[in-house]
Amino acid sequence: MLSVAEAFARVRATARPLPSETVPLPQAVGRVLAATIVADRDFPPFSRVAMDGIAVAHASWAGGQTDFAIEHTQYAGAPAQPLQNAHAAIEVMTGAVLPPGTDVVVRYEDIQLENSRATIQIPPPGVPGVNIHRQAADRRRGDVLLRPGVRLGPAEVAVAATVGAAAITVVRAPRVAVVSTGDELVDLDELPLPHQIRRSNAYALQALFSQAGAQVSLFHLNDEFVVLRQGLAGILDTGFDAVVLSGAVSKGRADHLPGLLRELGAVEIFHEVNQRPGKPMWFGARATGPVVFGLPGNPVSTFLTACRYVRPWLRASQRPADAASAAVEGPAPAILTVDIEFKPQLTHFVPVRVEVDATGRCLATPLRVGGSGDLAGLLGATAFLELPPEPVRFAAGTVWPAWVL
Ligand SMILES: Nc1nc2c(c(=O)[nH]1)N[C@H]1C(S)=C(S)[C@@H](COP(=O)(O)OP(=O)(O)OC[C@H]3O[C@@H](n4cnc5c(N)ncnc54)[C@H](O)[C@@H]3O)O[C@H]1N2
Ligand code: MOO
Repeated sequence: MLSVAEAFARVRATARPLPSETVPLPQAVGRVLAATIVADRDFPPFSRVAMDGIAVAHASWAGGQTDFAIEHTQYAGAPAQPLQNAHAAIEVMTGAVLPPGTDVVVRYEDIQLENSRATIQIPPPGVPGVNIHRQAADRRRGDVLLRPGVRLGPAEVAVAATVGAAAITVVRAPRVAVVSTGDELVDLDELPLPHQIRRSNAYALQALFSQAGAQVSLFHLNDEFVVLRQGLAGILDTGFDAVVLSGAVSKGRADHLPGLLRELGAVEIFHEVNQRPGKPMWFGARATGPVVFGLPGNPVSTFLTACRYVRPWLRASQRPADAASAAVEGPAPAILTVDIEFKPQLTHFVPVRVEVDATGRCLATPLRVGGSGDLAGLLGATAFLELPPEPVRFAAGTVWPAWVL
């Protein structure tokens, strides 16, 4: 049976960079940048007063002068008004342009002000420049600030705003259809009969993929073959980048999907992976159309296989072709805190809570999950460990790859 690494490599190989689009900056948060953002001015663009107080010539103060007549006040937002007399001072406000002729700012806390005169009450610093945010101290005009491939978080939005990027070129969000299947499933606004359950997987997948930058549409199809075929054919033709199905991929009499998908022109790339949970997973693609993930329906299986395969695929397809690095985010090493025994020769995905101890080590403690149907068992999980088919015993203190949930 296919290993997890081989299955993932086959999934990864189908991810193509999506085209870009231009959106207003406020809508760009969470999206992946597809352009280079360059500083249009120095950062800061002028020498900026960093404290409220007075600005003087350092040479005068260092020469022994402590008493200064105030010429005028320089407010933030006003054009710079230079110092006329090198032995005078200008009152300055944080954010103002540093008046030419001055090169040091003394805080209100360190002076006494009376009748338009200031007496400085602290000794002069050895060098000028104190309490001044010098022009170009942080970045120079023309410097590259953001490169293609960066996911735009609040800090990136601030930098884009400061260079006036009112509209910003980002990778188009992957369009994903999440399709739940099964006659036992009802939607949230319906009251389940005793033999029914609510379709939680669809909402788990929608949440996961939205967080990964996708635009998600939800569908539900019943198990009846004709309904399933018609519904699925329509979804496959609707222009989605990925179709993610949960359920009906195993060996049950109503598990029609693998056969039907083939019939509808989705070529099987694999069916079954050497893993638990999630062994019955199906993956395929249409020559001109979406990739199709058939995730096993048990909720923990659906969740973990979505994290292990679909989410990295979404991230890879949002990486611009000219992105600085071709790497896809991978797992981080974590230390197992208890002994685990797992006999089947399968890769074992183990939901864990990862905590950082006082020395900075990442400690992974397995949660009590009562099998792949126990979706409430995932509450409190922050990651899952990927334990290889061998050995049978995994000792406390050993280090394993952890995928963040
Ligand atoms: N004879 C065998 N039976 C099973 C095997 C096997 O190898 N041989 N594999 C088992 C494993 S492992 C899994 S996982 C499940 C996967 O089966 P399916 O993908 O066909 O999923 P279903 O049978 O449709 O559903 C399984 C389970 O999950 C519930 N479910 C499905 N969709 C949702 C949803 N959207 N929200 C909430 N819950 C959902 C469904 O009601 C079932 O209880 O097969 C084993 N059987
Ligand atoms: O693999 Mo199933 O996904 O164990 O429950």
